[in-house]
Amino acid sequence: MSRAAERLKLLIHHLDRPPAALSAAPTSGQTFTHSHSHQLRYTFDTGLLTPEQRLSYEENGFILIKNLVSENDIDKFRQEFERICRQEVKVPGLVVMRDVAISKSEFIPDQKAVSKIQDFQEDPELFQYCTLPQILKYVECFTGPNIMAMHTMLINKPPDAGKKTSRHPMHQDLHYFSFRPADRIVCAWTAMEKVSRQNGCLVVLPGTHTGTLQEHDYPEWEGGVNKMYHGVRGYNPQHPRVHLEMEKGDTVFFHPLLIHGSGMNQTQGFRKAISCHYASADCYYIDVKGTTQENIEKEVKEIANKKYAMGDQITLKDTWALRGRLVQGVRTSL
Ligand SMILES: CCCCCCCCCCCCCCCCC(=O)SCCNC(=O)CCNC(=O)[C@H](O)C(C)(C)COP(=O)(O)OP(=O)(O)OC[C@H]1O[C@@H](n2cnc3c(N)ncnc32)[C@H](O)[C@@H]1OP(=O)(O)O
Ligand SMILES: Nc1ncnc2c1ncn2[C@@H]1O[C@H](COP(=O)(O)OP(=O)(O)OP(=O)(O)O)[C@@H](O)[C@H]1O
Ligand SMILES: O=C(O)CCC(=O)C(=O)O
Ligand SMILES: [Fe+2]
Ligand SMILES: [Mg+2]
Repeated sequence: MSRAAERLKLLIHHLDRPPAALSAAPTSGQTFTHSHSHQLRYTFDTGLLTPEQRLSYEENGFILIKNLVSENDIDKFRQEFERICRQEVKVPGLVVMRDVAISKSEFIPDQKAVSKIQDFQEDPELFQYCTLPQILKYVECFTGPNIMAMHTMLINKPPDAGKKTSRHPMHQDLHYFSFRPADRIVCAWTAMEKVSRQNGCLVVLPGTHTGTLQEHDYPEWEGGVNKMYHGVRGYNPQHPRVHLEMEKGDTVFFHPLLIHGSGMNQTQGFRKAISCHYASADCYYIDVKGTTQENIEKEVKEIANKKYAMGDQITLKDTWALRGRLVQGVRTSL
């Protein structure tokens, strides 16, 4: 068993005991009642998750499901990604990112230049990932029945060029989102091949989803940081970390407040993963003016402007409303 799997087993075992909040000493004058149902704020009972799985997500903010996506589907996604890199297909709205360490080098029309593609909602082949029934069944446990696919990515983490720029700093995805409530948002992230500590697997801080949205900014990394790779300012480095080592097809679902990142890719291969952020269509947009999210709104506006000449009127909210796609139920609000 891998170290990550052992750690997960320990965590699940730990959940046999009441969650920390329940075992805390009652404050003076209060009677302490033991109520499990009252405790489940992050998940719905659709008959899919076992009580252990629900408790695990409630307490840790993520759940790993092994072998959820077939090899055949993943191979199709990989082939489409390669076609996009070779510029054989053109996808409207797609954002292509190259690692900052190689962005100034000569253009190579190959996957070697591409570290991430975002917003593939107009690519029918890749968007199939977001509509896979076995994924949506899990998503529904967190969002409820009306489901929007809000953000799509295929991450092709390159071999580190020697400057550690292949790392993704510790962050909360909610920093990028201008819709709420956070508890009705979930990310599905599927390994397209074996991901390990060597090639830069996800690293999560279990339980941090119960906190609030932290201030994010560029980390002070000597070798440079990729565009928009903001990190949590001053998270507790002592907090226990879990490395999510996964096999091809394994899928992790995680809460948008869960602090996570990924380590550097110390192999010669490109570590691939595909992901989608889902939200309940019943969520509502917020104005991020005057919040810690102003800095990311500014950057997204600049990119949207450059890409679509949108003018200054565009807000973070508009960029999300344009990209979101209904995948189940009714488009009620988003
Ligand atoms: C309908 C509106 C849509 C608007 C789209 C907005 C984008 C979406 C953002 C939403 C984020 C949600 C994410 C949630 C999950 C968390 C994350 O994933 S965080 C990290 C996300 N990263 C990004 O979103 C980066 C998006 N990438 C880009 O926008 C582009 O790839 C780019 C970095 C702007 C570069 O694109 P492009 O302009 O086509 O590239 P060049 O012409 O080659 O370079 C221009 C300029 O930029 C420098 N550069 C290139 N790559 C990088 C890089 N990785 N990091 C930093 N800088 C980079 C390059 O060197 C050039 O610089 P110069 O000084 O002008 O020469
Ligand atoms: N100086 C830093 N500031 C913020 N985040 C960091 C820093 N260094 C690493 N990280 C982040 O911490 C996480 C783990 O990084 P790291 O590369 O150290 O892990 P690892 O290689 O998986 O672990 P180890 O080196 O212990 O085997 C990643 O998300 C990475 O981006
Ligand atoms: O695949 C990875 O390295 C993690 C990326 C990530 O967390 C993100 O883009 O939000
Ligand atoms: Fe993330
Ligand atoms: Mg390391």
